[in-house]
Amino acid sequence: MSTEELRQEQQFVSLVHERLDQLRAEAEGAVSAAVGQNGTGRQARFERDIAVVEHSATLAALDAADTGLCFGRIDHRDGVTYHIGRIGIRRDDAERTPLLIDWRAPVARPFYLATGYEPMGLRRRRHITTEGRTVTALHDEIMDLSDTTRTGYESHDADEVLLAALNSARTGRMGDIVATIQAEQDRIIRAPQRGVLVVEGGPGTGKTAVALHRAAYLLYAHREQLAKRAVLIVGPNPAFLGYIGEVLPSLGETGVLLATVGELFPGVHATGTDSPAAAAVKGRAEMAQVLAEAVRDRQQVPGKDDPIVIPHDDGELVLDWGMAVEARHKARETGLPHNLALPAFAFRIIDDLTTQLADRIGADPYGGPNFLGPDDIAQLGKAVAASPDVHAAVLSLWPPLTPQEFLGDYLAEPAHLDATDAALIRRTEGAPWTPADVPLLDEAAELLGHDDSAERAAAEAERERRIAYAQGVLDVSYASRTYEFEDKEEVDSEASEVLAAHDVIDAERFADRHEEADHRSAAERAAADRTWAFGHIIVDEAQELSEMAWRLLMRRCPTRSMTLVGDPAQTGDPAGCASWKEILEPYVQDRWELARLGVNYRTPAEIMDYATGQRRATDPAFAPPRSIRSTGVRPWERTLPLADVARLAREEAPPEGRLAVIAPRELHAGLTGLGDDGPLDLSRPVVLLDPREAKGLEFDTVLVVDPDRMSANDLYVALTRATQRLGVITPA
Ligand SMILES: Nc1ncnc2c1ncn2[C@@H]1O[C@H](COP(=O)(O)OP(=O)(O)OP(=O)(O)O)[C@@H](O)[C@H]1O
Repeated sequence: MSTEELRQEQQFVSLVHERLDQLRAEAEGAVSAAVGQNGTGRQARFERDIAVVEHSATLAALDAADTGLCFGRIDHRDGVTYHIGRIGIRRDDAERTPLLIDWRAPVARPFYLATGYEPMGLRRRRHITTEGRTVTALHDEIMDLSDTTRTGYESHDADEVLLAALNSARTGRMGDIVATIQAEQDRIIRAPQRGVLVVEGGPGTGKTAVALHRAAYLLYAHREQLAKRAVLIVGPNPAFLGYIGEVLPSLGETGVLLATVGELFPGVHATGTDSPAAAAVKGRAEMAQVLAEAVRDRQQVPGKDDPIVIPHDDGELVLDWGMAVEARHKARETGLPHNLALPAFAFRIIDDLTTQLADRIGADPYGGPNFLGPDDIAQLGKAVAASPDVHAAVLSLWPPLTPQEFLGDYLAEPAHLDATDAALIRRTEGAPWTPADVPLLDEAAELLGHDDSAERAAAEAERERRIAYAQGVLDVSYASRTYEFEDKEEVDSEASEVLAAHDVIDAERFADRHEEADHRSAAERAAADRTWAFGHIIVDEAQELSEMAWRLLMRRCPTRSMTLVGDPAQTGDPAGCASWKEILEPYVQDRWELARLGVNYRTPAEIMDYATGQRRATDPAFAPPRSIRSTGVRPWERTLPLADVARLAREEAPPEGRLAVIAPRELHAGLTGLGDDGPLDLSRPVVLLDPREAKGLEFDTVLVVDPDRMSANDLYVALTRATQRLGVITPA
C-alpha cells in the first residue's frame, strides 16, 4: 500500500482547505468592512450594499462546503486529473486555475457515470474519505483494464464506499450523497429542467435523495433564472421536511422553500385534522366545480314578489328581481372572479336605480319628455352611487368575500354534495383549518379574486424607485464579479459558476431586501405570496397528493417545470391519486417523462424479503426493488403486551443511531414510556410514529407493532424503514 499516494492526497486536501480558509477570510473581511462603512452619500451606500450582498452569499456557500470538501478524483487516460468537491475552487494564481471541481460541473460527470465498459476517457476513479481535514482512506477503481499501474488502493469491492455510507448509523437527519451518487441517479439529477419528470421507485431507492440533489443541480445550472423564481420542495408532513431540511444547506443552497401543501396558503396555519374519509371528499377534483357553484350561490337576487326598498332623499328606490337578474347576468358575463365582478354588478344596479329616480323626478305629468337634462341625470347618478343604503343593498346581494369567510360558510352547510359526503366534511364554526382545507382555500381564492388594485398602485411607484436603485447596484456588482471559485471558463464553458451577488439576487429581490423592513430571500417572499410562480417544483411522496392539491401546485408552476417522485405502492392517503397518467393528463396531456429507480439502498435483503412476503399475501405479482446489501440479520416476530414495548425498544436501541416504534395511532395511548407528547423530534434515540408519519423516514432499527391493523400499503411503508434490524410485534 502506497503511503506516498496518501501523503499526496493529504497535501492536496490541505491545500484546498487552506484556499477555502483564505476565501472565507476574504469574504468575512469584506462583509465586516462593508457593514462598517458609514458613508452617507448615495455612492457610499451603493458600494456598501454591493459588498454586503455579494460577500454574504459567498460566505454562506464557503461555510457549507467545509465538511467533506474534496471527496473524489478522476484521472483521464491523457494524464489530465481533476479533484471533485462540494464546490468549485480556483487557485490564487494569475490564471485562476481550477483547483477543485464542483460536483455539478459537466467535467465531474465521469466520476459518477464511468464504468469498466464505458470508461468515458478515465483511467482511474478515486474516492477520497476524510475526517475533518484528514484523509483517512482512498478507494481506487481502475477503469482501463489494460492499465497495469497500481496504487495499492484498488478496491476489491467497487461499492465499498457506498456500502460504508449505507451502513453508517442514522442521525435522525438525512445527509447528502454527493460522494456516492450512482449512475442511474445521476441521470435523473441532471435531466433537463423543462417539463414534468416523474421519478418512480420502491422504498429506499433514493428518490428523496435524488430529488434534493436535483434541486441543487438545477440551482447550479440555471442559477440566474431559479434564484429569481425559487424552487419549491413539497413533502408529506413537517417532520419529513425537518428530516430532509439540512441536505440543501449542506450543499450550499438556500434558495429553496420546503413546505407541505397545508402550508401553502399564506396566513393560514392548518393545525386541524380530518378523518381520512373527509380528506378524501375534500380532495376530489369535483370540489372545484362544487365550490364554483357555491360562489354563484352567493350572487343573489331578491324574490320576485319581494323587492328591496331603499330609502333615498328623493323618495324610495326599488331594487327588484328583474333588475338584479340582469345585473347579475352582466357581471357574470365579464368572466371575472366574484370580487372583481362586483363593480360590474354594482354599476348596473346604480344605473338602473338612477334611471328609476330620473323617470320619477323628471316625469312630465302631461306625458311630454323628461324634464331632466344629461347633467341632472349625472348628478342624480352620483347621489345614488354615494348612498350608503344603495351600497348596503348591492352588497347584500353580491357580498365581497375572503376565501376564509367563503369556505367557512360553505363548510358549515356544504351544498352540491350528497348527504353522506356533506356530513363528512361539515365543520363547526371556528374549528381550525386542516391541510385538506388548504387546496380548497386556494381554489376559493381563485374563484373570488382579490381586488388589490388600490394597494398595488400605491406600492408600485415606490417600488419602481427602489428597483431602479437596486438595478444600479447589481450592475456594478456584475461588472466587478469575482472569478474566485468558478470552474467555468477553461474547464467547461457550459457550467455556471458558484454564487455571486448578481446570480443569487435580482433587482426586484434586492430592492425588497433593501427595504429596512424586508430582508427576505426569493424563497421567503414566495412563501408569503399565494400567487408566486416558482421556477421549479419538486414533489416528494407525490402519490399522496389529492386532485385538489395538484390543482394548487399546478397554479404555482405555470411553466410546468416539475420533478415528481413517489411510489404508488406506498400510497397511504385515500385522497391520493392512483396513477401518474391520471394526475398529469389534465395539465400536460402525455407530455411527461417517467424515470425508474430499481435498487434499494436502505433496506437490507433480509428485511426486504420479509416485507415482500407480506405484500404478496394480497398481491402475488408484487415486484420489489432489489436490495444492494444484506446484513445476515433476519427480522423477528414476537407476541408481547403493549406495556412491554417500551422496555424492549430500550433494549433494542442501537448504541449509536436511532430506533422507531411504528404503531397505528389508536395504540399510541397504550404505548407508554416511549417519549413525550411534544412535537415529533427525530433526533431522539427512540421515537414513536404511526405509519403515515414514518413515510419517507429511516432508522437503524424498527419495531412494527400490530401489523394486522395496518392497510397493506401502510404496513409496507412501516416494514421498509429499517437500515439494519426489524422486529414485528403482535400485542398479547
Ligand atoms: N447513492 C447513494 N449513496 C449513498 N446513500 C444513498 C444513495 N442513494 C440513496 N442513499 C441512501 O438510501 C436511503 C434511502 O434513500 P431515500 O430516502 O432517498 O429513498 P426513497 O426512495 O425516497 O425511499 P422511500 O420511498 O422509502 O421514502 C437514504 O439514507 C439515502 O441517503
